[in-house]
Parts: sequence; structure tokens; C-alpha cells
Amino acid sequence: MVVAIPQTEFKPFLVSAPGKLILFGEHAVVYGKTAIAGSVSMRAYALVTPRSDSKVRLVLPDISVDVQFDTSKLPQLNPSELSHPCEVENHVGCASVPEGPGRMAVLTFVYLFGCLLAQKPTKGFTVCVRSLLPVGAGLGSSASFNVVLAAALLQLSGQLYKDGKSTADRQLINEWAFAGEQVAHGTPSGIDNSVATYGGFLAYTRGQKPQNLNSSNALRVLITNTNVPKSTKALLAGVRSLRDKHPQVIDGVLDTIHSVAISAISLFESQGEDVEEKLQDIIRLNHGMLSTLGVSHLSLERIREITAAHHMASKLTGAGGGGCALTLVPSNASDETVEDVKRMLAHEGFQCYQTTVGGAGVAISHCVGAQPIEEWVRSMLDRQLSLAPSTKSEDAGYGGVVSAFSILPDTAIAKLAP
Ligand SMILES: Nc1ncnc2c1ncn2[C@@H]1O[C@H](COP(=O)(O)OP(=O)(O)OP(=O)(O)O)[C@@H](O)[C@H]1O
Ligand SMILES: C[C@@](O)(CCO)CC(=O)[O-]
Repeated sequence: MVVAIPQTEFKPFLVSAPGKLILFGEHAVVYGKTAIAGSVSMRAYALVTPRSDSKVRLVLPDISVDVQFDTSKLPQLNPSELSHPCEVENHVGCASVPEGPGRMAVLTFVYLFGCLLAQKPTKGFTVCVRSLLPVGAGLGSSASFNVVLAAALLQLSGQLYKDGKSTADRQLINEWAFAGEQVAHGTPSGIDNSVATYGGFLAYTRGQKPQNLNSSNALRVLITNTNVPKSTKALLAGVRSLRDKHPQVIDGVLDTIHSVAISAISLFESQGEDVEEKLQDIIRLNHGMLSTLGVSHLSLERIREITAAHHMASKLTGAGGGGCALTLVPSNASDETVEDVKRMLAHEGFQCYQTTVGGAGVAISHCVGAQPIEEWVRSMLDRQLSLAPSTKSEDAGYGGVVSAFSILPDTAIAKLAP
């Protein structure tokens, strides 16, 4: 059965943004040293579809959220009247925001909607976000969520002139995504949302504008989740207390990490044959320094052992104490070798993702290849499932598309642009 789709103000569009990986400089960055981060090919995707009423619906299947608001019940917000974006908590009025893990995501939506759209006569719409990034594993799932949300709402408000492609558009998306990060995290550094917006590789030093590294070398990496829960706060406190006790020693370690990041900058921008080998060296060195700071973990050391046996260098990424490790896959490593390593890591109970670092930042698309998005979503699922007409007529006939998008397997989502 073909579902008739009524005329609405805009056609469905899709926004996507990558997660991030800290390559060098975690922990030292807290003390004013430089860190290098890159975008990962795993992304968050927001499907935006029109509605025929004035409701807005936020569907977040990965964290079991499906909320709907009457636009007139959402607060109009003026950012200059709030001392900090997280104050949105005090302005939700009669909009009912769920408790639990989805609360921050919904509050971010309320904040961005209140600032960007509430003042304008807004037709209803549905935003459904799916992400291929593990939540809370240090890969910037929060930042990519905030970037797709900010870009979607800016696009709906008519403030993007080049579909997010121009420098001005990106700057705007990055600023609003940072505000979203502030709702969730209080005082984030801004590196995560910058990577999710601009993509590629960035050098970041606290208090300075992130520097885009002109690298044409996308890196092939394995990201291995130890599944060991970590407390970033406790790990940061541990390093601080060690530094308080041994300031000269620890400052020396932090300076060395800074030198590693500076070497990485020149390596990323050079083309020499020995670049890969030198990158491997500094990955090992950086991990050694982090281990000296006390933020490694047995599980991370085990990953290093397994990958080292296959001539691959690994280091922890993010706060450490568990969390994720990154492994550089040398360009001459065969697919069999990579599969072997992945199998051994999985055998130890680790979760392993193969990805490239340094790909595209935020992207807004109106088609997938030559297909309109709604057609693509339908074609991805079994016809019986995907063509079921929506029971939610107010979703302007797109309810079935939203439901289909919500349950598409990750393998289908991974095929989406870019
Ligand atoms: N797929 C998603 N759908 C909706 N919200 C998401 C999604 N992924 C992440 N989020 C939001 O981001 C929050 C997780 O952020 P958190 O900072 O804990 O993890 P992370 O960003 O993955 O890790 P890190 O900040 O260490 O890189 C979630 O609680 C939710 O608010
Ligand atoms: C450990 C740290 O350097 C990175 C955590 O992903 C903390 C921070 O920069 O805020």
C-alpha cells in the first residue's frame, strides 16, 4: 500500500555528525597542554520530518525516549537572560520532561528549541536521532547528538544559508552545539563539539580556538571498549593529587605529553614514508606517560599486549581507568591480521569497532544517493513493516517513516551519508 504524504512546509532531511577520539594529550590538556582529537566514522543521525499539527516530537530510540510537546507549552528562551544554559531546568514550565537517563537529552532539546524556534510561528515536526556511537564510552556521543540537534533546529529556523556547508553555518552550529553540551555537562572544554562539527583532526589547547590540522591522512584504527566503567572525575582527581605531591615530576610528565602532541601535529601535516612508524612510537610513548600518571588499567594493558603481538601500537583514549583504547592499524596490515586481532579482543570480552579517524564533520542531506530520504528509509526495511501507514496522522504521513528509522538495523544506518 502506498501512503499518501500531504503537502507540508519542508521535505524530510537528515543531519549527521561524527563522534570523536582523543588521539594524544588527554589529562595533560587539563593543565593547559595541547591535545589532538579526530572525528570517527561512527556518527549520529537525525531524521527530521514535518507534521500537520503544531506539536514537536523527539524520538530517541537508543535511550528509549519518545516525547511530544505542544509548541505553545515550551518556554521561549533568551540565552542572554540565563547565566548558564543548564538553567533551562528552571524554565521548563509545564513542559513535562522525563526523569532518568533521557532527561539531559530532552532538556537540551527544550533549550535549543526555546532559543532558536520558540519565538517564530513554528509548524510541527518530528526529530528522530539514531547513533552508532556507544553512549558514555568516551567517543563523544553527547557532542554528536548535540551537533545534529543544533544543526536540525538551525536549519528549521532558516538560519543556515548553505545547508551547514559554509564556514559561517558551521560556526553557528558549533556555538549552539556547545550550548547543548553545557546543558548536559556544565563546563565542557568544547573540543568534542568542535570535532563533531568540523570533522578531521583538531589541535586543542584550553582557552584557545581549536586549530584545524590540514591532514589528508585518514587513520585506520580499532577502538576497543574494555566495558570497565570509569569515573572521569576520580581519575582527574587522582592525577591532581599525584601532581600536588610531586609537582616537578608530574609537570615533567605533562610537558612530555605536550611534546608528543606537538610532534603529532607535524606528523599529521607531513607526508614522509616514516610518518606511520613515528605515529606508532608516539602512541606507545603517550600511553606510557598516561600509565605513569596512574590512569591505565589491567584491561587496557591486556589490549596493548594483544595488539603489540600483531605489531600494532595502542593507547588508552579519554580518561582511562577502563573505557576505550585506540589501536593504529598500519596501512600494510592485512584484513586477516585485523580480523585476528579483533577476534582475540572479542575473546577477552572486549567490544571492538573498526573505524577511520579524520572524516567529514556535520552534514545535512536531502537525499540518500538519488533517493528521497523517506523512500530510502522505507526501502531499507521489509515492505510489510515499513509501509504500514502511520497511526499518528498528525505525523503528516511520516509516522511510518519515523518508526522505520527507529528500528532500522545499525548496518542499514551505517550506509547513510556521508
Ligand atoms: N543516541 C543518543 N540519543 C540520544 N541522546 C544521546 C545519544 N547518545 C548520547 N546522548 C546524550 O549524551 C549523553 C551521554 O554523554 P556522556 O558525556 O556521558 O558520554 P559520551 O559523550 O559518549 O562520552 P565522552 O563525553 O566521555 O566522550 C546521554 O546521556 C544523552 O543525553
Ligand atoms: C581526561 C580528559 O582529558 C579527557 C576525557 O575524555 C578530561 C578533559 O579533558 O576534560
